[in-house]
Amino acid sequence: MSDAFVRAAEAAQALRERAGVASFDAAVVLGSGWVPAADALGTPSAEIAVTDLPGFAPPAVAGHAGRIRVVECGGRHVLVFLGRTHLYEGHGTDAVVHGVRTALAAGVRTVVLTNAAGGLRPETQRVGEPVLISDHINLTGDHPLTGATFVDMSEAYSARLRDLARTADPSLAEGVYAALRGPTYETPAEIRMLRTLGADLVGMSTALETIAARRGLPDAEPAEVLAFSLVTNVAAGLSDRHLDHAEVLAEGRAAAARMGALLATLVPK
Ligand SMILES: Nc1nc2[nH]c(I)nc2c(=O)[nH]1
Repeated sequence: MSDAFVRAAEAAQALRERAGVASFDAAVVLGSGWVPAADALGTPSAEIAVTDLPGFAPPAVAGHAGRIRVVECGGRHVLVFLGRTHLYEGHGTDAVVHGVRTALAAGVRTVVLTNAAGGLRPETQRVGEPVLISDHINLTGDHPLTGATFVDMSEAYSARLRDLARTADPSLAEGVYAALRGPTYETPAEIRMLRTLGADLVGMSTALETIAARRGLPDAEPAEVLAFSLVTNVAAGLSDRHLDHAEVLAEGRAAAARMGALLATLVPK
């Protein structure tokens, strides 16, 4: 078994012991600035800094380590990841997907990923709007898997869970998420390329985590994946405004409470 899978098993065991839970049912990964969404998922019975668990990368900002909340939501044991490791932090793809692999090793078979993203369709999207991810285009130039384990990605984002999401919120739009490495935002020419490629959203996370979830582990079945983007800015060149990361985070926080209500109805299913 690869070192990355061994580290995930070790982190899962440490998590089970710290949380006093033998097996978990679902994991929710929340992008930065999303604590209000986490609050809607329930009162945590435990909250663990990822730096206290094996295999997690150091925080991008000193003193702001990612945290994992253990909550019970609809009778299910749920891991809520506050923050994630991004590829642009330079720790490699295993670090980016370690949280998802740890969740799989801890028994999780439903993974909900959320992110903040740029919108490529200002003609139909509104900033502050959550969008259901229907598929992704991995343009990071990287990949978390090696070896001859071939993974079917024809339904990377669960049709069953997407139906449940649309039933819970019929106003939800859907879109294709383009994952780029970052840390730069795109040039206007790159945004025009992404629109031509059929992308509707652009961000710097999610796709590699989805790939890891759909591969599963040597001793864990693949997880179903549901993912949402929160459009927090119009992508470069599509409006006359420059990208300001502080504004972007403010939009995310404003809408996170609404997303929390949506997640709270979906996670128990
Ligand atoms: N690549 C990329 N990532 C993003 N994250 C957010 I929030 N907005 C963007 C964006 O416009 N481009």
